[in-house]
Amino acid sequence: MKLRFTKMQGLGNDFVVFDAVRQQIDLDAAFARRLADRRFGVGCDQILLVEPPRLPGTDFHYRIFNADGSEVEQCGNGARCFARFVRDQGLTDRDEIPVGTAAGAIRLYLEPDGQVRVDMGMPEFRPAHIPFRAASETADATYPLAVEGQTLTIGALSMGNPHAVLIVEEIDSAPVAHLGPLIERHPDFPARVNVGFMQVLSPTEIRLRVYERGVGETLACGTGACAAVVSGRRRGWLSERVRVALPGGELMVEWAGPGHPVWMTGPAVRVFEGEIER
Ligand SMILES: N[C@@H](CCC[C@H](N)C(=O)O)C(=O)O
Repeated sequence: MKLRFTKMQGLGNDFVVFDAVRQQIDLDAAFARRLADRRFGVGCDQILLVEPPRLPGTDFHYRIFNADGSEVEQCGNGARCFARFVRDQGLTDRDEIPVGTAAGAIRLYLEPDGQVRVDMGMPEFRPAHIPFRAASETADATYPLAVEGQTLTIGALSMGNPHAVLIVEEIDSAPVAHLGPLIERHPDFPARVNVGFMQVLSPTEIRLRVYERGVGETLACGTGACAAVVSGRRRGWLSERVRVALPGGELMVEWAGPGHPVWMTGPAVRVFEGEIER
C-alpha cells in the first residue's frame, strides 16, 4: 500500500507529515524508524500524524514519533508545520486552529506574514510530572545532577515533554555530543529527557543547541527553545520576550511568568511531497 506524505521543516528540524484524516495510517515504531532513516527512508527528525480530533473543542489530533520510533507528547517546530500542513492540504480554512496532543490542547495561529504563532500551554515544574527524580520543586527550578563524577546544575521542566537546560559560557564549544546522551538517559529522568545548552547573550537574546531525546542534536527544537526561556526566566536571567538563535535559525519566545502560557513564533516550510510503500 502506498502512503502519501509531505516533507516539511521548521528551522531545519525536519518532519515527514501524514494526513491520517483522509488516509488510513498504521504507524508502528519500526515503520517510523524506516521513514526517519536518512539513507534507507525519507529522512527526518520526527514523523507527524494529523488525525481527527479526540479532545473536546479541538479540530485535529496531533501525534509525534521521534526518529528512534518512540511516540512523544509534544513538538514545537512540528506544531508550526502542522498548521501550515492542514491549511495547504485544505483540511481547514481557519487561521486559528485548536489541536489536541498527548500533552493536552495547544492553539496554532497562522500569521499574515507566513509565520506561525503557537500557544504552547503552561510549563510544568513539579518534578513528578516532568518526570524527574527530586524530593520537591526548588525556588528557581534548578537541581544538581551527577554526571561522570561532576555535579552539573540543570533547570528541569516539562513543556508537555521533558527538558533539562544547562547554561554554558560559549555555545560553539559546548559539550553537546558528550553530555547530551549522558543526560538524555540519566536515571533521574525515567522517561529520558531533551537536553538544552543555552548561552545567554543578554536578557532578550540567547543562543541554544538541543540534544533531542530519541534523535540526537537537531538544528532546532521548539519546545527546547520554550524550555530554555522559561528556565532562564525562573533563574532571573531573561526578560519576557526573548530571541532564540538556534543552529537552523531564530524563534521568538514569550513567557509572562508562572500562571501564563508560553508563546512561540517562527517559520514552517513545505519541502516536497511524495509516496512511500508501507
Ligand atoms: N523537535 C521537537 C521536539 C520533538 C520531541 C522530542 N524529541 C521529545 O522526545 O520530547 C520540537 O521542536 O519541540
